Amino acid sequence: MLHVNKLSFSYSSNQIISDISFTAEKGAHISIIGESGCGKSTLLKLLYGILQPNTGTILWDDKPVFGPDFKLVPGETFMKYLSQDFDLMPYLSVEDNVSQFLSVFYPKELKERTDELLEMIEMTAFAKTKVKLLSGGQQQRVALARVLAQKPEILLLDEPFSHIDNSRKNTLRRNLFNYLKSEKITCIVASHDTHDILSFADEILVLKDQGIAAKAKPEELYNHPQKKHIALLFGDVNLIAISLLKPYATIEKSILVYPSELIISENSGLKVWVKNSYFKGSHYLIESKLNETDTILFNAPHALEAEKEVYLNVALETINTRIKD
Ligand SMILES: Nc1ncnc2c1ncn2[C@@H]1O[C@H](COP(=O)(O)OP(=O)(O)OP(=O)(O)O)[C@@H](O)[C@H]1O
Repeated sequence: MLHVNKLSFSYSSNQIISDISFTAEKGAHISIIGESGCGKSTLLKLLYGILQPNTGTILWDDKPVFGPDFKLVPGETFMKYLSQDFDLMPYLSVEDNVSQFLSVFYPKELKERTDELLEMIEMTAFAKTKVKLLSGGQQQRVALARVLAQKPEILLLDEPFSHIDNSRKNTLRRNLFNYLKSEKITCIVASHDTHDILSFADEILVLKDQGIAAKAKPEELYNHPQKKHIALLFGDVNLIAISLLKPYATIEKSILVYPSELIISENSGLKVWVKNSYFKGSHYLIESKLNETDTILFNAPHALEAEKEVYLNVALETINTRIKD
């Protein structure tokens, strides 16, 4: 189990992390999210021991992680870190990069393990290709296999699919995270990608203002986001006064409503005027105006004509859930 206890860190006088504590069970998948610059990469570097905390401790079971003030070469054998620069050997082939840390005394295992990892990252066809000839996305996949070959107990990933195109990303994401689960490898992933986060994380940790703004299961965080800045990490969201949705309500409160939760109605509900329709593949995102200043975003199965008057409703169940938040 990973124990992070009262961790604080600053770059010179710029405090990035203050008094952060959390734990991660063996085999757990924790996603770290937050606005750009909130300190996600910094936290991963602290966990790996590349940066020296000002205060606080990091323990994996009972083994401490030492920062650079106490260790000449940063990094622990039980932990691997995949940063945004991939740390590959450009003049070696893909398979040599992956197998570099495997024992040559067991050639059969070395070949089997290398083949298995190349298959997972869908790079078998490139086994003999020199890494320097690969695209950025292909190099990122090789870097993933390379850290996995070292059989870490805990894996720290910083934006692991940032260079990989959508067609590959989905399969790779499933292959990788299912593999980590089956091998009981704990992973801590810094990511902006809501698909990584919602489908695979056991828990999401939201960083804001140097601390942890929330730590919860994906369903809990998505359905009960508490704050608009948290909901916004999953995409667009509206903040709507309940009195506008249900004129008979006496409660003076606004609730967060995702565009997918607004239902178009024929003639009753929140009246808005369509401004723009944006094609999203499975639906259109409609930008509309509630009045001069307030914008409401909702989904529709097809594009709507500009200036068209539309009525919107929210299911009572959604309103009741959000009121309690
Ligand atoms: N080496 C450094 N020296 C000084 N300040 C730094 C250094 N690295 C990062 N910072 C600052 O620390 C803050 C946190 O950076 P960090 O890269 O951890 O954020 P992040 O949440 O990972 O951002 P992003 O989502 O954009 O990758 C930022 O304000 C950044 O400018």
